[in-house]
Amino acid sequence: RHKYRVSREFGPETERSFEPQKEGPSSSSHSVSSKKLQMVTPVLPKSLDSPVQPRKSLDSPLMMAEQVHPPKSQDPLVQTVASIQISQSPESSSASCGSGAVGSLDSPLQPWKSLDSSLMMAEQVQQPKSQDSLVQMVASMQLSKPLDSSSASTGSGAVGSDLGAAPFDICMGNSKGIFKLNRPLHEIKREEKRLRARELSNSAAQLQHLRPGMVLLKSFLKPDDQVEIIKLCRELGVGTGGFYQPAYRDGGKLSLRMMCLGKNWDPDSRSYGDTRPYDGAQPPQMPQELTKFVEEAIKASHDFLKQRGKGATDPAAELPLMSPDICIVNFYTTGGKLGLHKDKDEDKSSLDKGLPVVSFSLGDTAEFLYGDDRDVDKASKIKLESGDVLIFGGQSRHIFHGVSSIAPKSAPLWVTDKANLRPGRLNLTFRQHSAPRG
Ligand SMILES: O=C(O)CCC(=O)C(=O)O
Ligand SMILES: [Fe+2]
Repeated sequence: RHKYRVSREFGPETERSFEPQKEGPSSSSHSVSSKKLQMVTPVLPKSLDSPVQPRKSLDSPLMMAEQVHPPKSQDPLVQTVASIQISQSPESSSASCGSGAVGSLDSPLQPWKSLDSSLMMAEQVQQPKSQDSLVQMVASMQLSKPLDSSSASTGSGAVGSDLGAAPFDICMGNSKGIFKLNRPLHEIKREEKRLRARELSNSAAQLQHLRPGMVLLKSFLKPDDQVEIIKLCRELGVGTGGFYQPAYRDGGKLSLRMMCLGKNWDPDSRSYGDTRPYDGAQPPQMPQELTKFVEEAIKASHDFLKQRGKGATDPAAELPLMSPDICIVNFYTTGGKLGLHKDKDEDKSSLDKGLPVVSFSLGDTAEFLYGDDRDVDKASKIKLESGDVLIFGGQSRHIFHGVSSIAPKSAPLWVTDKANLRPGRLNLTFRQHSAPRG
């Protein structure tokens, strides 16, 4: 189906960009405009009137394939490692802080490759060559949590760079203070004051019409909602079907942790399925709480478009209604990136109708790129800060988009303090797999 490859970058190991796009440019004929209309809706839905304040930055897209350490089948020692890995699967529910599996997550930013013609540029793959490194692998597995073997039916094409690793916890441990940042009290107070001042002002939310079918709702998610969403993702993320680091058969890894809700989306085959090839796990169901936020966001966009068009146009014609049944949840560490790509693996009925993608950003700020071509230089850039909701559907459903960088330490303090989110960015993109008939 799709000829693109999502290259999502995570961690310092490798880099990937997308496969060459065999198809032509996006169906949207609108050129990317850097001009943004900023309007404040007079009548804001409840969740709009509390401003959130983030601070962040943006980036450009490339798929950075990390090095994977794929066990080489002909090596008996590696086979042993592989079989140990396969016999383990993530333990369910309430893991606290991920144990050893996350040590290098916040390591140095990766070199950012600019996509020339949209190839996935795999950098060197470091295969474990020495016995020492294998021993290290085994040792680190032994340190990880015991895993339930029920979902270990790894399909033949299963890929994933961390099969058998401890569940990835997007939140920092409460008990071990190792990840806890101790904010000076005066800093926290200052931020709270700023937040209160914002809440009092009327300019809480800004709705930006980026291009036909594309709307950015700044600070749409209230602080408490953000904390709720983070906690929900954290809980699901450490359970069965939770966060993992996807990889390709050829060894490239996505530079992020991913979890799917509703249906699994597999980056290697670029298709949806009921279970994921990585470990055979079924994705968690889509929580109702999330659906509610998505519907509110679309409704707010419609109100905004109506107001903008002075009621002359039907907002649903520009941005169709959507009832999400799938969600891809990505966690980017501060070195994370995602190459320019189109979201086009949903059912044709959904794509043809332009049912929108609704994207929530939480934690650190991302530089988000979008445009009609897979060309970083031509792409428009926006900042996606904690609480922002971006919607692209209708004529913009087929835009190229990606994340070029994550701004370190840009998350609002209350996100890190209240939700204990680990440094990095949580992103949820909601979609509807098939459009209803008629
Ligand atoms: O992280 C983002 O903002 C974009 C994610 C995305 O494009 C995807 O998951 O397909
Ligand atoms: Fe996408």
